[in-house]
Amino acid sequence: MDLHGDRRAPDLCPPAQDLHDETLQEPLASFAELLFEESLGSQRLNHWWPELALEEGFRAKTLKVQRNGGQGGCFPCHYDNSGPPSKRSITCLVYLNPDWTDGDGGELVLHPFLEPDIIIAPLMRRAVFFRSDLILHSVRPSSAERFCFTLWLDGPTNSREDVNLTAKLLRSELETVDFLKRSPVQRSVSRAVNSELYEESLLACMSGMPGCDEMLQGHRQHVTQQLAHPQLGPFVEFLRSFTCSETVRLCEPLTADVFRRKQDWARRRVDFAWTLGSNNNHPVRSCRVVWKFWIDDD
Ligand SMILES: O=C(O)CCC(=O)C(=O)O
Ligand SMILES: [Fe+2]
Repeated sequence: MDLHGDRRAPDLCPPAQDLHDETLQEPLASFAELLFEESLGSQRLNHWWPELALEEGFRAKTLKVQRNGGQGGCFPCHYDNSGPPSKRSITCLVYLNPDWTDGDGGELVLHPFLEPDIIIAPLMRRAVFFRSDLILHSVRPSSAERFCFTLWLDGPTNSREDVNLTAKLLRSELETVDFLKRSPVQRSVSRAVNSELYEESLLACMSGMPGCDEMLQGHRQHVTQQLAHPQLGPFVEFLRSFTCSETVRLCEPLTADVFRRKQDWARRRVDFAWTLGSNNNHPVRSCRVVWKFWIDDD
């Protein structure tokens, strides 16, 4: 519940409650309802994108409500699914900040592998979906109180190919770059490829906090080791030549380039709004694609 670097949050936070524990479902009924609610759940996503093969039912779901007290709380770069034993497949974030304005910080930044960053303001009713094992992301320090609701859906992630960077992949070719953009195996080189990004976000979130120096040291050691490896080192350098400094900024709700998919969403008062990237037929499979929607006012 508390965010890294938020100095005031820990003593204000109630202890985490695990609603998979059935004895808690009655006293926390309204929250538990969300765990069983299927409108944003696996069934719906499986219906649209059967290739996701998400597990269904409340045991395959995790919910988190997060409060950031506004004293600089943030998240350094991470994948929500960084490898086994995690089963997280889809992350859904819903923001609950009616008064957020430019300058408050707390933006979510998506860092799709070797693609431009996407900066997303945590606007009220905005929701963001992405593949938990494909999208590196971070949250900028927030100087205003910030609420975020997270839903994680489990799926069949972390097969051997998702985890092991085999020697035959270490080819400095465009085809491999394209493959890594779409494969969770990118996680094994992400830290070295995005070394500065990790370091900057760690410093922004943790500077002066206990453990920061150790984390920084651990990060640098890992990167140095990979770069020194006779096959991996040159491969990482090759990938680094594709990193880009462009960003896409999403601070206002989109209107003009909205892609509406009314039939189903209208009934639920949810507007499917936008896709980014080239592979719109299979949005969830591609790390280039992020999609989001926000919910109508009443
Ligand atoms: O607060 C956010 O916007 C995202 C939080 C996050 O990345 C996480 O909980 O893993
Ligand atoms: Fe996350």
